[in-house]
Amino acid sequence: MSYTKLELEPLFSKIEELKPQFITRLANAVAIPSVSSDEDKRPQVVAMAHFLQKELTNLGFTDIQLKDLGTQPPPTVNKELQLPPIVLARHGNDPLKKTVLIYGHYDVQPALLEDGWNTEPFKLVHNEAKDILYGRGSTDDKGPVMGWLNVVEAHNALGWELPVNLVCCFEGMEESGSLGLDELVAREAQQYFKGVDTVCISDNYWLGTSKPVLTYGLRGCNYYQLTVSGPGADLHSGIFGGIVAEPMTDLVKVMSQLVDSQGKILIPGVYDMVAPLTEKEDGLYDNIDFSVEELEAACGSKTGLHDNKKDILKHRWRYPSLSLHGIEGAFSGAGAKTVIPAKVVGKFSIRTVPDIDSGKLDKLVFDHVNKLLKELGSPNTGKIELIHDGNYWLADPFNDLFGAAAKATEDVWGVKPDFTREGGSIPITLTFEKELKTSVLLLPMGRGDDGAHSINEKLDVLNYINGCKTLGGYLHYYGKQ
Ligand SMILES: C[C@H](N)C(=O)N[C@@H](Cc1c[nH]cn1)C(=O)O
Ligand SMILES: [Zn+2]
Ligand SMILES: [Zn+2]
Repeated sequence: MSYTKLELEPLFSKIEELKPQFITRLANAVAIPSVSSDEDKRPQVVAMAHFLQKELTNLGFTDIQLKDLGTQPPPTVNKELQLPPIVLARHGNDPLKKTVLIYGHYDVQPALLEDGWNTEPFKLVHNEAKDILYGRGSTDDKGPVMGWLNVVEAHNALGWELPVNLVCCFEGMEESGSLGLDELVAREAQQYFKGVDTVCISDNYWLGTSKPVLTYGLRGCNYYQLTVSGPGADLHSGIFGGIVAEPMTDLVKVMSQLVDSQGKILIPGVYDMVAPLTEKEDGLYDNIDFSVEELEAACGSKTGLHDNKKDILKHRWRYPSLSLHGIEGAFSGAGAKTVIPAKVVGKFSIRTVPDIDSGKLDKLVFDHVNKLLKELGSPNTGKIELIHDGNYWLADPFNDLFGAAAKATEDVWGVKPDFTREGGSIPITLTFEKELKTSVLLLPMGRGDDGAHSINEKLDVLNYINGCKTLGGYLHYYGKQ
């Protein structure tokens, strides 16, 4: 039995009708600053788990559990820091229906008004002229997570049964390496997740601003910190400048030898692990709808390293990159403070691709950094550590999941989606595939210019509402296959 768009029309109309309630639900979620990387904000991350628990209860989910993951492994400042719980819930348990596990994350990236936001980041602002919702987490990933709840609310309002059984797995540490989740998925594979037929993740974005996509690949991410310490306390540069070895000088010297200004990684051996480009793969990039101008608009500058579509896509999707993120402990305020920081921690990450081995990569990074530190001949102490890592993922999109999602997308948007890969990372994707022995589909809601992780993060109302329709339509098409 298969659906037609006509049969889904009542669902789509109900979703339209419930738009104000759905915006309120997202506003309530955005108002909780659930920043997982900030140890002081951990209570708010937990508050977000409780918010979800309440919403799920009201919507009729059952067997709702907040799974404790214990304390966060080092490096942390607070040695007793508890990881936020994994929120599990079910909707339906009909053996005649397929079971779809939906994964999303309820934590967000940090955001401060003074970073350059036009509006308060943790207040969802609806710009009615543009019909855009601004706020941290609007697109990454609170919008899509609320989207799944909205789909259930629309079914309840229609008095419709869901076409599949749903199992929810919502985590609060995705932006910080999904700590503890791999182990939980392995533990629950034959328990809570038993009988799951497939996994659907809505936590990435279209490539551009107008054409929907379905995603079959992600890069991985290995995140490192390099600590350089010297003096016992921050010092006056007039009194100690020139007579002590400065940690910042050593750190900057080492960090400058990790990547060059053309984006080439300078750590020997990394590119040797990258799978060679085949002629077949090279041809795939020709047919993708992509505009260099849109990309420049999304990044707010013309400072790109590549000037043509194919090179840009390859460097975003199938080659590794190394980014320098920041220096903890360094003076970063306005004005001119004449301080010599006593201890500085440089943060950098490498986006990984097939066939980079994560453990081998760590060794290459550690060897390179330790060699550079030694060459400095500095009396300061340097220590390189991995903060977290997460696997890349690459799937074959020619299966029934992608087929169902493509039909739903075409119904809602009136256009066939492109099949794309993603430069970002969702560390748990490969784990679901391996532990549950199922295929995974990535079904994005937001656009390529949404500014995830950046200032003024947004979600167009059209994407929020049509995104809910697409998620709902996907469940129907998949459920009836
Ligand atoms: C694509 C997803 N929405 C996302 O933003 N993922 C993060 C995950 C991550 C990995 N290490 C740290 N965070 C990302 O790609 O940065
Ligand atoms: Zn995300
Ligand atoms: Zn993110």
